[in-house]
Amino acid sequence: MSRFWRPGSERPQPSSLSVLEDDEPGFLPFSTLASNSSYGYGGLERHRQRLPVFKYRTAILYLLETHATTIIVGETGSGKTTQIPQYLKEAGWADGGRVVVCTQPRRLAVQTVASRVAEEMDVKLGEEVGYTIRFEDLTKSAVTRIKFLTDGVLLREMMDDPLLSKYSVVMVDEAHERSLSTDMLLGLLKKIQRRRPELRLIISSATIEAKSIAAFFNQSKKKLPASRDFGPSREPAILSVEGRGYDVQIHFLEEPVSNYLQAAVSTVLDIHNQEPMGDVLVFLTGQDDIDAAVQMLTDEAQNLAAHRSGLLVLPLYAGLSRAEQELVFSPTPRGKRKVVIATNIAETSLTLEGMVYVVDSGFSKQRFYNPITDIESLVVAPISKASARQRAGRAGRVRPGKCFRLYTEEYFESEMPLEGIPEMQRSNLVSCVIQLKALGIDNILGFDWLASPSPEGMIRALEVLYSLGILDEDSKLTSPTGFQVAEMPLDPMLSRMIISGSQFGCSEEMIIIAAFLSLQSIWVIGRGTQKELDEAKQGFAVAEGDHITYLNVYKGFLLSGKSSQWCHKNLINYQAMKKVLEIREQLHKLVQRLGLVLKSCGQDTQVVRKAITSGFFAHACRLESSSHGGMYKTIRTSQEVYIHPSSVLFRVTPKWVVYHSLVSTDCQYMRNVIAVDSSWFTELAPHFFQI
Ligand SMILES: Nc1ncnc2c1ncn2[C@@H]1O[C@H](COP(=O)(O)OP(=O)(O)OP(=O)(O)O)[C@@H](O)[C@H]1O
Repeated sequence: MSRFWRPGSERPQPSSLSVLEDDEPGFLPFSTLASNSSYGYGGLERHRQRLPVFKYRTAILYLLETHATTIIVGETGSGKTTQIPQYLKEAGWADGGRVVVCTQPRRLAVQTVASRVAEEMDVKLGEEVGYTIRFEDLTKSAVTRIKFLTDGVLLREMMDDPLLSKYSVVMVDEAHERSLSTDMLLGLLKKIQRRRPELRLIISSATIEAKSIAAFFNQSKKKLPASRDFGPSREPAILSVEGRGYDVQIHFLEEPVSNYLQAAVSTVLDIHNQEPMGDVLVFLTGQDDIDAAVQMLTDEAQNLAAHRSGLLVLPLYAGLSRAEQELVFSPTPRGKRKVVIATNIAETSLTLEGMVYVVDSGFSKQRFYNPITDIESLVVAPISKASARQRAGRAGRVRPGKCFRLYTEEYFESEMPLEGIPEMQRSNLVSCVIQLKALGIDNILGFDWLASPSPEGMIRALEVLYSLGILDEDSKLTSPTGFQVAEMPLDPMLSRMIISGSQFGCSEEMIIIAAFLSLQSIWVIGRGTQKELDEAKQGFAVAEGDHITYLNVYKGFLLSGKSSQWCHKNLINYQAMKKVLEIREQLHKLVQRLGLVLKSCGQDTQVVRKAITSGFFAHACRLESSSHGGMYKTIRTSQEVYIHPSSVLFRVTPKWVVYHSLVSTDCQYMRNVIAVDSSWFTELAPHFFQI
């Protein structure tokens, strides 16, 4: 491999773990000793004390007492996420019914980190340590003292409790990701701190620009009352945690490659042939190239002599079922080498125990919204240095590791941007606007943003919300519709569709459809051939479109007695169907709580499509040409779009359609499409469509 690779000049940081002796005496401030893991009796406790962050325990607790905001920067794997919440609890920050809360940008990280902390504390997950992600709450309000959640869920919690009064400390982890929710959260937390000086804030990451975050928290638009000057310092403290888990050797390519997918597959095979045992984590961009790489490696493994193969290749992306994701975390069978091929959902906070090697393609799929065309696309784009360091940091967590970067060191040093563009500046802002409005922030452009959103994006969002009847002419939430939409943890268009369903007598159907649309796919991809999958779909497909097809799948599933065999036979993902049931149940309760009418329309598919149109009229398209799955143009901006081959309408091409979302590859594809009648547009949204 040395012919192909050049070691990076970046010096590995001194390894804190290797300088401590196994039996080095440590400060043991609490008595829980874990005996339930491979670390052996007391092993987890010793492991905790060897993490770099442990030396900073006293400093962290001191800074928290004396500063309203503390920014903690420490290498990946140094123990920020799993240890700091435990230190806070041990120091009493979760006494008296208070809760320490830690946010993550991704659901998978929330789940895995919470379960690790529960294991370290030797408690049952969901009791003293719990987590909440959208549609899943594993906490008990009277018992849970450390809670992990996504930043989006914490924003939602603010609607019921604007000052987050039950939390003593909010730790915003992986803040470098600059997700839309993280940015909103930081602005709102700054506001809350003015009203609740006792609230403490920790902002942490391995790769954050601490000074600019500190400057943001330091500047105040309003002068604070004099009486508050006796509290903790308003000036944020910055703490740098030195040292990392284990060394990670970085290798760069000597020459750039044109096909990162092929290069990733060859690198895995080289590692398998030449490097000592240890699992491999490969970062690619999305389901398509991950499935292709899994296939290529599985074929290669079959070509190798059976005794030499030993490769266990697994995909990891957001659309997989819980069971499929769990496979990735289960121990690697003896004599095997696990190869996990992941999107950037594995980029931050995750520890996969056997991982020794990381292969970084240098790309990820990123969301880019164009407010002029109103099209949001997922585009394959180069990652930032911050992401590259996070990816490398997935190795070296439980033993030394190596990271193979599929790009040159020159590119890394001189062309790769330091940080990514904040999501705020490249996303559709509809949900963000509605959430801020619901929190009483009327002057959204004047909000204290960490990075200002574009005025065009903001105007477009206000326009869409106005057209959906969610905002009034004064740009305030309408009552009751606007407030109801804000309460729903869904895209506002889906929420609007459910509210219309309640008015049209088909809210039961709308809830089921919303549950299906909240998942990436319910079909089992990769087991049968594409032809088998198409045939399975045809069993449920109708010319009215995908949403009605989902209703048929749902009915079939109930008729089968919610049978997993039935799912297997029809190439339907059983775990996904269980999730549909769960989400439906939660939306059902929510709709009841909001006082909306719950009613089914039976077989009347027209009323169902009308209710969908009343939420999604802005996604109306007209057929321009029937060739190649039908070329359509959006009514709004005359963009060329096509029906996605996965849609049941791919070969039907009705004259008028409404789509749920667009994906862009070589062109813009509509996913989840229904056939509609053009007269509905003026009937349902006369303010939006001129005849
Ligand atoms: N699920 C797990 N299984 C085994 N070890 C784990 C697990 N989770 C954490 N660890 C151990 O604890 C260490 C600290 O992990 P932690 O997530 O707290 O670090 P971090 O500083 O937050 O890293 P990052 O910035 O990458 O999120 C890891 O390096 C690893 O040694």
